[in-house]
Amino acid sequence: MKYILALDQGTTSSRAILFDRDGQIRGSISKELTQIYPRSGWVEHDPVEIWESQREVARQALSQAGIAASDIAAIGITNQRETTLLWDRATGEPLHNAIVWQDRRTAEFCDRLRGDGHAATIAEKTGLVLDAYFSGTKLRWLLDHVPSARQRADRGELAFGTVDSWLLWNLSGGQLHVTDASNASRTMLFNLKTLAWDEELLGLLDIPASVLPEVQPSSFVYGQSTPDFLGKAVPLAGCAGDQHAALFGQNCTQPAMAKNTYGTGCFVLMNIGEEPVASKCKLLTTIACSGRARPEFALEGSIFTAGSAVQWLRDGLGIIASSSDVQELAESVPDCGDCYLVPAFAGLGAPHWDPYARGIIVGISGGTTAAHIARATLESIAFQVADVLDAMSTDVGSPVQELRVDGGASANDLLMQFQADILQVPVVRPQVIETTAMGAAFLAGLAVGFWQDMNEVEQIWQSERVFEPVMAASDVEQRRDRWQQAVKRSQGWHS
Ligand SMILES: Nc1ncnc2c1ncn2[C@@H]1O[C@H](COP(=O)(O)OP(=O)(O)O)[C@@H](O)[C@H]1O
Ligand SMILES: O=P(O)(O)OC[C@H](O)CO
Repeated sequence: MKYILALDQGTTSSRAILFDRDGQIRGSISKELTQIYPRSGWVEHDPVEIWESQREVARQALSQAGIAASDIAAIGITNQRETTLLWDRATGEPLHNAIVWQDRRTAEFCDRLRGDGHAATIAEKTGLVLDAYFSGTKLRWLLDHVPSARQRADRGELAFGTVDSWLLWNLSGGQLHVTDASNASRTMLFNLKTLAWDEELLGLLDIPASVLPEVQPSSFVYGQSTPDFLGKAVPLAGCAGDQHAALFGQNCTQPAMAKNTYGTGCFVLMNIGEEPVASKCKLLTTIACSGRARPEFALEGSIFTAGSAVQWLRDGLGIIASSSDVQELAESVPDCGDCYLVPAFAGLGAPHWDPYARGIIVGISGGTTAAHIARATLESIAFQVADVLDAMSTDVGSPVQELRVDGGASANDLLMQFQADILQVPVVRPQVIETTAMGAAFLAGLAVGFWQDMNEVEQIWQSERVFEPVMAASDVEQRRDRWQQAVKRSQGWHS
């Protein structure tokens, strides 16, 4: 068998990518996913659309490449994390739209938990900062607000899952109710030390254990897809949250190696080895996939708005026709004209964790143009990443040596150069920037022996371009200082 099929269910799209043994992409299809905004700060997805779009792109990827199911050695899944679903075990019907990771509806409940002194316990057990971002409070909201959900959950009739579980359930025709440790680690219900669901946290959030999926390693044969999915049963052999998959796909398997994925948000992860060391700088401790039964750990800085700010330039302001046009517009001015945009559209994530921050543009003068705003938007992405990497360097006691990059917006050379300048370290872009899907493919391929071991997969990763810093240190300091002033002005706006 010649290929691994990676299913990458992201926030804005469902993708299917075929990898051959050399890690080359042999087929790729993507379909945009509808974003549902029922109220300010709420974000939902239609679970049926998630599944059907993923099924459609998988089938199309095979037919476009002229590949049969019998050529596929295994399927690897990777997904937007934290997004929370609840469905009926008997019928497979969702009880509600999926509540997306960006959704802030449980922010006040999180404030109450914080006020009652639970933040430290949650951080110690889960490695997470108490925030509406994670699945636990979203699941509680569903149980409390969907009519009769709690009674049905107590009777064992309901299944909770993140997007990976939902896909595995559907791919297996309802046979599998399972997740992997990386996705479990984002629920705020999973204990990083015992690597199991935590009874005390289930009690605190009033979540019945009956709704929870089984937790398995990320590189593991979970089961088989139903024959009708691709025409023949295929092993479901890899599963990881998209950022964990990207860290693995970037070969950041040694301590201190870091990557950033520039997608809807930005997610900076640094491998920290075998111990789940706690952050002192409001970063998350999370799972790093290892290709073995026992996971390793990573520090993570989650930035909620990055590429989606570029989408806002396109859809909200209408100053570009497509996301990739932002580079040309931004390059048409030599600098940002002292204009700073803080894209706190959904609050600020790491290292600020302010759900009440909102977006601002400061420094507008009569001479400010759409080009300055486009440039400030790109720069805001790099400034946010630099804030997170500063926190990481403080936590591990040494500065990062290089940053590996991937995700849709890493194609933007202006952004990558500015990132290297602001960080003052090289930014390394690999030949395959679909690193998330590649990580999922590696996990699945290792589980079924398509690739024999880590040495084999490590040979596959190749650098495409290294962006070296060229900006003077004094300029970096001045620019970052202005950025920090802008961030302060964005905070605590929404009440
Ligand atoms: N050339 C580009 N410059 C800047 N941003 C871009 C560019 N191409 C895509 N993007 C942004 O990257 C995001 C898409 O990246 P992707 O990795 O597909 O995201 P996700 O996995 O979060 O759905 C979009 O938000 C888009 O606006
Ligand atoms: O869909 P992405 O690639 O923006 O990733 C979303 C993250 O997993 C959210 O934590």
